[in-house]
Amino acid sequence: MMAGYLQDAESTARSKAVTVPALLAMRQAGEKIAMLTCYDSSFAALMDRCGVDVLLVGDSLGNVCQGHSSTLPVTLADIAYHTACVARGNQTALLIADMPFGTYATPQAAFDNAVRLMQAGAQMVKIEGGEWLSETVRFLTDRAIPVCAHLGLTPQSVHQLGGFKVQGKTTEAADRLKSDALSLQVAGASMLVLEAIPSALGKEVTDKLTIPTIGIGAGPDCAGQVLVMHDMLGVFPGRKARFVKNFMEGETSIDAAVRAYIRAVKDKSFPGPEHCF
Ligand SMILES: Nc1nc(=O)c2c([nH]1)NC[C@@H]1CN(c3ccc(C(=O)N[C@@H](CCC(=O)O)C(=O)O)cc3)CN21
Ligand SMILES: CC(C)C(=O)C(=O)O
Ligand SMILES: [Mg+2]
Repeated sequence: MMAGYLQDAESTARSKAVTVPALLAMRQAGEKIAMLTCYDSSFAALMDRCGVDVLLVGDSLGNVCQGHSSTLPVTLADIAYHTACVARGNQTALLIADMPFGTYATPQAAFDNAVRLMQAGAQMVKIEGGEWLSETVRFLTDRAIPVCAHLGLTPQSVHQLGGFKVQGKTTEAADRLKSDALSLQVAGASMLVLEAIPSALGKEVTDKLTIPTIGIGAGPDCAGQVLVMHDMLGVFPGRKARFVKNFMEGETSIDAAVRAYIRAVKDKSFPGPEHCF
């Protein structure tokens, strides 16, 4: 619920909450889905008021809030805390929480941990990985927990990937990613994040699936786009990935920058070729 003192804020708010079926309908209607990461109540209220469709409590909070160089140190308690904060500021955006590294190794562990995030206010959980997660996706969705899958550059696997590198570049890797995506959809995933893959592969995966695909460095043909809030506001001091655009440039408020991001996603002017692989 929204705190009383926030209710007077200028609002162009949606009258209806964004739901899982509504996101599917947006994909079918060809309306691009605008998603941003969010970590606290004030930014949640701002983003929701601006019309962001989906808020993600990303484990990128390990980098942008905690100052770590990877997402591996982030705990379930960290994500549960930030999810509860975001839930209090949000009214109508769909709220997704990342499951941290090591918290979904088995279907039962994934369920127990996802329950904590749903009780903190998440409406969907996100997990990184391919076909090996199919059983987990089925286990969660059978128990009323919507799942977003995440393929391509999966930052929790940084030590296996050997760095934050573009994925799916060889024919074998691209074929593997496409079959992983289909397995996850068949297992019941409601959405799929695609990170740092060639644009052509982003389009192929999107065309192959019926669920919405959300790209971050996956080209302009995904059903939606996501960026880390600190990247799109130009406040993250670390290395800037190719897919990042600073939407504060040319704007004079955070509100205007968030609106510019949503507009650019909806009118398909973001991502441009300079943000793609
Ligand atoms: N602030 C922030 N933004 C993010 O997007 C993000 C995080 N943190 N933390 C977790 C992961 C890490 N991510 C990253 C980090 C670096 C690159 C990067 O520098 N990629 C190179 C690709 C190099 C290649 O060509 O293979 C690039 O040029 O974009 C990509 C994703 C995405 N996630
Ligand atoms: C960048 C998005 C997709 C993410 O997983 C995160 O912010 O943790
Ligand atoms: Mg993440």
